[in-house]
Amino acid sequence: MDYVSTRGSAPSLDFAGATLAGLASDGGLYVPREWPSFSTAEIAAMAGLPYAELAQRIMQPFVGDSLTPEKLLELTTAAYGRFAHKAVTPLEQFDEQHWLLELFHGPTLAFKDVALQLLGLLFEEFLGRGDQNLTIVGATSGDTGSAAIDAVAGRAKVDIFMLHPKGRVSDVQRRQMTTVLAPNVHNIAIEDATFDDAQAIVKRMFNDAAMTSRFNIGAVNSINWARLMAQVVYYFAAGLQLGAPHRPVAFSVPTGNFGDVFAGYVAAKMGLPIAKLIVATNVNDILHRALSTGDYSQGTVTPTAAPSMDIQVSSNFERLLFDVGGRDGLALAAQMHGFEASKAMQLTNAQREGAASLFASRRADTDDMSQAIRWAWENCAELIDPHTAIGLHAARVADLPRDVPIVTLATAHPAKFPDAVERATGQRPELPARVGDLFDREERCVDLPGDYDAIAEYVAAHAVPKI
Ligand SMILES: Cc1ncc(COP(=O)(O)O)c(C=O)c1O
Ligand SMILES: N[C@@H](CCOP(=O)(O)O)C(=O)O
Repeated sequence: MDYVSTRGSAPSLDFAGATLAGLASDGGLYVPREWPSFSTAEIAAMAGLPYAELAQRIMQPFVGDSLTPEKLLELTTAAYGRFAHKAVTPLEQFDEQHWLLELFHGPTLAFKDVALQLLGLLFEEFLGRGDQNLTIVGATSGDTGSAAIDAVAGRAKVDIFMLHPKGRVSDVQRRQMTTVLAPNVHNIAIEDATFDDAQAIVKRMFNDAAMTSRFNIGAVNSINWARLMAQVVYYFAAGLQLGAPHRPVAFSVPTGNFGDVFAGYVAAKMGLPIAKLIVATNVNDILHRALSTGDYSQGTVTPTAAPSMDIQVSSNFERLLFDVGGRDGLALAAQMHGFEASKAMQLTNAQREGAASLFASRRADTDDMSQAIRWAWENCAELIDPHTAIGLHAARVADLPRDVPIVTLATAHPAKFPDAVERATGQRPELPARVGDLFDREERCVDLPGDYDAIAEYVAAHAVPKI
């Protein structure tokens, strides 16, 4: 399998190359040249497989010759062996139509662990084959940061610089990053910034020759294809439990950077029957506007109780626009450059129509979110986090036939956002024992202004140059 850039001019790479490269050199995102697909019989034969084996089967076509099936299975077994639930991503029934896919049983309590536990091992495997090291530069609105840090802390040949918008992540999220004191971990809180600012700085660094000539810059954000690939697996896991491939299932996905829901799109391309992918946003609703009216224009980011989704530039939307718009990389590059310059863009008819067949979208405000948390508590005795609640709200107002099961992706553990959960239910969720004494640990983090040069200078001063 080889990978091409959504902007049409970067060299194509194999899976190992795309994993280490992160962002393509033309500013685009890597996608597989074509979608592998499974027959109905092949999908049916996956029912009941342990998660690590299912993951190997689903991912092998993407990995190609970069890893043998035995090696990939060894890595998935190690990655998912760290999860606190045997099923890895268990499915809970809410009522006749609604299900919750719990993606927060990993070490840092959010869905990011599903991909990042594997990505840490992939880095180690691929870097071990040569003599390069990797300088990971990432942006986080809270969850990617802790999951990536957990996955690479203390590993040889890797340094990680994680940028978060100062004051815009929850206390639990911040401490999950800043209390990891391994020498290869560097936390940077950016003053007066949003996640979008942090993400723009990261992308700029990938295309800054002064940095890329000295350092192998790598990505842990969902711009890295390997992140999305690993997330495809749980769509299959849930679908198979609910009757796939013989019965279509819908998914409601709390969305910010469009990575998680794009993984659902990939699952559909691979043959999983998906009735609808519901894109659930908070009031930072660029994706809801784009999908419902074609208007992809960057609004101001409003801080919400679901801070991980306070995003107004959704990286992975570019992957969808590329695929549904006819895979014309040069045309998309022009469209994306226009967006970067003007902060606004209209989807083409082909892009709108291509997206409309599978995607629907809903926007939830603070009241919708709180009501969904309360509904889950009062009707199902489940505490759910604000991001999951936005997905659940969207699922409950989606206009789908009663016989289509709707799976809401539960993307974070409620204890990551205890204040919002307590406000809605009067119950304060407790941190699971596996995160230990988080509030007693020492923190380490530097504050920097939201200025590209200051951050590049800091990275350059602390990173290990290319070997
Ligand atoms: C808890 C949580 N839910 C939902 C999302 C949105 O996922 P995505 O950015 O893949 O759309 C994020 C962050 O990305 C998150 O951390
Ligand atoms: N919500 C994310 C934002 C980064 O998204 P990513 O999926 O591209 O890494 C976070 O928690 O950091």
